[in-house]
Amino acid sequence: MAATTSLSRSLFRASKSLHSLSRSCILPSSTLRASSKPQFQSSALSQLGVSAIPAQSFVRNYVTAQDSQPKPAAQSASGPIGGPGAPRPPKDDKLKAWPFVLIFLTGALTFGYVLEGKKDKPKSMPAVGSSSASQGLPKLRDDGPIFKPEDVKVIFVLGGPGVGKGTQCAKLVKDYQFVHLSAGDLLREEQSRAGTEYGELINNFIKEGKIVPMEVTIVLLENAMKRAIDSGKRKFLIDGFPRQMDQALKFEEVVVPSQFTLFFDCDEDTMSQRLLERGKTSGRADDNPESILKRFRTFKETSMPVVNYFDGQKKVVKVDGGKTIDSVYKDVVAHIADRLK
Ligand SMILES: Nc1ncnc2c1ncn2[C@@H]1O[C@H](COP(=O)(O)OP(=O)(O)OP(=O)(O)O)[C@@H](O)[C@H]1O
Ligand SMILES: O=c1ccn([C@@H]2O[C@H](COP(=O)(O)O)[C@@H](O)[C@H]2O)c(=O)[nH]1
Repeated sequence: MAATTSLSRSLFRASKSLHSLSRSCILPSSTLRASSKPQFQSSALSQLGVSAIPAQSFVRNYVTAQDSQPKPAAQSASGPIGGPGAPRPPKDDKLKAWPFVLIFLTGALTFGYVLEGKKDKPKSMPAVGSSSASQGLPKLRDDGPIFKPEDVKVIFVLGGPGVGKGTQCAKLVKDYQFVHLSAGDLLREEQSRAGTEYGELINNFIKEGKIVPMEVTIVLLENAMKRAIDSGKRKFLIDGFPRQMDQALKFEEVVVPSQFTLFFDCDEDTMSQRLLERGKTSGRADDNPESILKRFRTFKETSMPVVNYFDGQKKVVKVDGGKTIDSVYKDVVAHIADRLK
């Protein structure tokens, strides 16, 4: 709806511009050449996805074409032309021409607009920080998953804050050559990337233990997956994601359905101790008692429904995360060995 409104606004402005051009086209060519301003309003053009340059060159071509035409009688310097007996063009000839100019320009603009739309449009979602993502959140595609589950394997790794997801993923990467993508790490990286427009937003959500809007996280994940796939990888551990139902549904809809979810279970006291210990050196804005409480709450209220949802599809492998690092890992391998190849 908003896009339609903005397009109609652009068309209205462009038609105004066209109107003024068509008026200018019936001015003597010297008037056009003398003008330092393009005869199109470039803002209207850019909104249509057409730069001012083609418009200017159109004007230039039009002027050149005008110059190469036989001079109308009234403008010629020589001969009796223009004299009383000279043939005169009908008075309203120029006025008759402008609807054709208008039709031609509208066609050219529409063609340019379509071309422009196709030229640079990525087949995937826009990169976070790209100009196409500059208004609000990145827009997610809605044309089905970009990867096939036969080609790209995704295991979601979930569990409470500090349960040991990252620690276990690192071990699986070493032994089974997974690509480990931590949604939290990708968000922190984006937050500190120079020029990002999402830094403040991400920072606020993380500090409050809340879930960053899925548009940002899914784009970051998809971009990271594409980079890995380009270098020949196809097995992914997606750690700390999906944390909310909308993320789970959307990721499977537009990126790829997951194979299963590895879920680490543990009591809050144990997780809290681990996080406070980690907080002594991690430098993380959320490894403090206040944020930890908020993260626990978000986990129970928002992330557990995701685990339950996949459990309902018999796609959850649950492992006790309260044991030592090595015992947990042994359990992981025992539970999913047949699926790790
Ligand atoms: N089984 C374990 N026993 C004791 N300490 C552990 C165990 N697993 C991980 N840790 C330690 O607990 C801390 C948190 O672990 P880790 O970063 O892997 O958790 P996480 O689930 O990825 O956390 P977050 O959700 O906050 O990213 C780390 O300091 C890690 O070394
Ligand atoms: O999908 C996600 C994953 C994470 N977040 C935010 O990041 C922090 C930290 O995540 P860790 O996995 O513990 O590194 C988390 O509390 C959320 O605020 C997110 O929004 N979406």
